[in-house]
Amino acid sequence: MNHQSTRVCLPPGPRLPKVLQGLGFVLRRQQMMQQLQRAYGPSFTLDLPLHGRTVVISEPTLIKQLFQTKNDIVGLSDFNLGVVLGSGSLFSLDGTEHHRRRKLVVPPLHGRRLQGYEAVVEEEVLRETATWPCGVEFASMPSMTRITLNIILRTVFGAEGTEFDQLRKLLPSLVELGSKIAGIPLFRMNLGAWSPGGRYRAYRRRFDDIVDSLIKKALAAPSLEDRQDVLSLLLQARYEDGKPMTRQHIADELLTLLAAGHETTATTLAWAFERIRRHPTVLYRLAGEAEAGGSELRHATILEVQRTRPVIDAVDRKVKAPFYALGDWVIPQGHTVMASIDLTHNADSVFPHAESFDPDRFLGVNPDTYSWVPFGGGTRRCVGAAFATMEMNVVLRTVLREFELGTTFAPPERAQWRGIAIAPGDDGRLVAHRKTPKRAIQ
Ligand code: HEM
Repeated sequence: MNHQSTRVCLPPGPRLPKVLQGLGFVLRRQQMMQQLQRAYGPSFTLDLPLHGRTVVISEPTLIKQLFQTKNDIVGLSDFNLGVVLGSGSLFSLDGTEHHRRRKLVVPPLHGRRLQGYEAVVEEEVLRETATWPCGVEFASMPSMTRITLNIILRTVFGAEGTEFDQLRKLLPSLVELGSKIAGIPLFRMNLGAWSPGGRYRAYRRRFDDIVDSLIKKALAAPSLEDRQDVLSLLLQARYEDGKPMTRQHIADELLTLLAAGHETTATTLAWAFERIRRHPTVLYRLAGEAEAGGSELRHATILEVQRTRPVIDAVDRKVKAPFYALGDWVIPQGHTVMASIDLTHNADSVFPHAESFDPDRFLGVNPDTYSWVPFGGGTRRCVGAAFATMEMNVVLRTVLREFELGTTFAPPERAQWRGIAIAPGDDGRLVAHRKTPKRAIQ
């Protein structure tokens, strides 16, 4: 593009002061974005504190172009979890470094490796559901959070015994505090032991010590090659130049996989229960399918839950080149481009009758890569997408096999932002009646 002759051309947007736009974005994000889409169309420009000028897009053609654009033109947004996860986290890396790291992290989370993790998922579901009250309504979210945390600790960290118990206690507080201070530079500063930044550093030191002890144990194991956990695979992985990942980078990456992977999956599962309880026919068919050993409708239901209730509602990129031509728009360097997952998934032009929860729309159909985007896309697409899908499938399969779930006429639970993910406001209330006798789990 000729820079001299380039004219900036941004989609229209509200003229409210930046602070007010920011307040709306933090407090009533979903409603604000939907109103702006109605007022300005599928693309509009916001001016937000910290993000700056932000072009929001929601048409699959533009999302496709964004996700296919080279990294030196649009890259990592400044506003990401990397600031609290460490310089060795995938969230902190861009360009060649990011590409090299993904080549090491993706294989342990894909393909046949995942089948090996299914038994762990089923075991954790049976252990947790053994405590479920029979026929009494309860919140599914805390239960799903315990399940997904244990799964990641066992399959990713390879933790057991003392380290497993220590991490189970430490990680929820560490991740919660990290997500709260990530967006506020002042809070991240170490202003003493009681300041948020100081407390985060203390948690992080404890985390690094535990990971250090896990690494020592894995390296001392008689057969590191036979271990299946992601930590052991990362210890053996080599970059193209033959170098291993440093211990600090391994610790950063494990924390990243946990922070990005456990709450998002737990929240999607809580939404799944929230949705299917309000759609008795779908629930009835799912239960029949699980008993008969099928999976097609369950798979379609997971896709539809993620379409109608995406737990991450947008992904950001920052313009690195002097100008970026995206469709008809010309966006200057330093601006943010935000692909709105929520607006795309809820557009009738993209998904007919988008409002309705209809898993049949995905029966036997693979969703389009640039219309169905709960895992983002392009070079930064979620590395845990296949892992999360396997997890959600096995959790739902096991619950549907073991329990009869109660339906409800209650209105839908409202979406509520919880720092990382957008969760059902009442934590996905559930009523379950056991169909089969409890199974003993060690
Ligand atoms: C339903 C569950 C999940 C959802 C909805 C989800 C969603 C996302 C989204 C939207 C992104 C940003 C993608 C982009 O910028 O284009 C992302 C990135 C990421 N996710 Fe997930 N995720 C889930 C589960 C997981 C799991 C289970 C793991 C790990 C085991 C994981 C690890 C990551 C990592 C490491 C990144 C950063 C990738 C990079 O920057 O290259 N996620 N995820």
